[in-house]
Amino acid sequence: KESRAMKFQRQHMDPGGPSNNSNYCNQMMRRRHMTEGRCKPVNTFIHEPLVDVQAICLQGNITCKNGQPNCHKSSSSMKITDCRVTSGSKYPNCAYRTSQKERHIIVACEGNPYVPVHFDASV
Ligand SMILES: Nc1ncnc2c1ncn2[C@@H]1O[C@H](C(=O)NS(=O)(=O)C[C@H]2[C@@H](O)[C@H](n3ccc(=O)[nH]c3=O)O[C@@H]2CO)[C@@H](O)[C@H]1O
Repeated sequence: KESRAMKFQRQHMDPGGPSNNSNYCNQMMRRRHMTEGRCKPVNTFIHEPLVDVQAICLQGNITCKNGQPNCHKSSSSMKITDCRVTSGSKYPNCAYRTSQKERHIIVACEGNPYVPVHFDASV
């Protein structure tokens, strides 16, 4: 069974990116298995080293969207790509808009080791 930490990495980590092509999200959402059963509506890929994203968990606690207190915000902005399903997208042909951004990101951390398990938002 995939751990929550590994699921976070599968869904959100792409240190090698960003690639400036408009098909990035169409390709990556499939490759990382987020178009099975349904087209995941929104997903962010983070183009920073894993150790830098794991270090976010060492930042001060802030409240997550779901009210839990185990979220943390990156101290610096990070290179990300937001993937958002398009209005014309029809499962199983999931179609995405690719948007490259630089934002502070907010993740939820859990476990021992205390690592990212959920992408909460970018600001
Ligand atoms: N505090 C917590 N502590 C620990 N765990 C927590 C906590 N909170 C939730 N989980 C868990 O995480 C799991 C999960 O998949 N949550 S999810 O909201 O659906 C993820 C969102 C995110 O993937 C994506 N999104 C969204 C915005 C954006 O900019 N970029 C972007 O990528 O959209 C998704 C839906 O919004 C679930 O098991 C839940 O129980």
